[in-house]
Amino acid sequence: MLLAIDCGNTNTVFSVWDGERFLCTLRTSTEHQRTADQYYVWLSTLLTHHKIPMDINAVIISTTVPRVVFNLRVLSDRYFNCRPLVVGKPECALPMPPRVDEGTQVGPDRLVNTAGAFERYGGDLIVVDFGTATTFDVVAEDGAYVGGVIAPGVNLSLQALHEAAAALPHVDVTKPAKVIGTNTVACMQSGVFWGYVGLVRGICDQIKAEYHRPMRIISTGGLAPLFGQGDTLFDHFDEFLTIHGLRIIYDFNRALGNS
Ligand SMILES: Nc1ncnc2c1ncn2[C@@H]1O[C@H](COP(=O)(O)OP(=O)(O)O)[C@@H](O)[C@H]1O
Ligand SMILES: CC(C)(COP(=O)(O)O)[C@@H](O)C(=O)NCCC(=O)O
Ligand SMILES: [K+]
Repeated sequence: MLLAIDCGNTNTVFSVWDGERFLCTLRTSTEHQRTADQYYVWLSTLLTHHKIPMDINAVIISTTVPRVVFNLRVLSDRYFNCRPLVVGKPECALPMPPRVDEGTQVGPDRLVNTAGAFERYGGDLIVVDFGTATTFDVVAEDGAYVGGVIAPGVNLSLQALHEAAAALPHVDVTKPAKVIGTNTVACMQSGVFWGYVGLVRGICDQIKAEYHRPMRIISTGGLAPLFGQGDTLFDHFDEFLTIHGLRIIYDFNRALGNS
């Protein structure tokens, strides 16, 4: 079985693929200090809880935090007796190489989203991933990542308001019923939520104008559901896009004999 690990700046998702489907998806906070032994205790406890056998014999990792790779490599080696494929490393091939400025290190999560989205939806896409940062990935007709946009994440924006202004509390993001807030918390939530709706719509419109071809918009990431309910921002919401992309890249490398 394949263990797919998607490590973002805030959360790390582990998912087990049995050759036909993902059996479970487990989430933990991203901490680069966490050791292989700690990962294993957590993982084996939850897999036992879900009655999933521990017969993992392949691992693929995508991470936006380079420092976590060491301990995840040890986890794969010590407990699953395999060498993991790490997206972005030379030994991990991509179905289609990105077309960006020379020397640019594209976030592995964005390359994985691109591969997953192209396989599911075809080309000419904008993938919007609401993680720590909100990223917009442009997927060309042939499935190549050809650039995009990086905007501050939703929670980062709320946190920045709280940290910079003495009178503003820490608040959680929600969709406010009205735009005009009648208390401080409602005003902050309105600013961030409706500000974000405008940001997403504006950026997607401008990308489409620059791209000169019809495009579809796919949303994913922890906070995507907040923006995907009952409005017209996205053509599809795909909660498991990154995990799906990891599986696609793993299969591609296996077919090449890389894993
Ligand atoms: N179900 C949820 N409800 C509310 N906030 C969430 C949920 N899932 C994730 N988040 C928050 O959304 C943000 C992005 O999460 P995530 O997609 O896991 O980010 P990353 O991939 O960068 O680690 C984080 O601030 C996280 O705390
Ligand atoms: C933009 C990101 C920080 C997003 O990370 P995330 O929100 O998923 O934790 C990550 O994709 C990254 O570090 N990218 C490197 C620069 C680039 O993609 O161009
Ligand atoms: K992201």
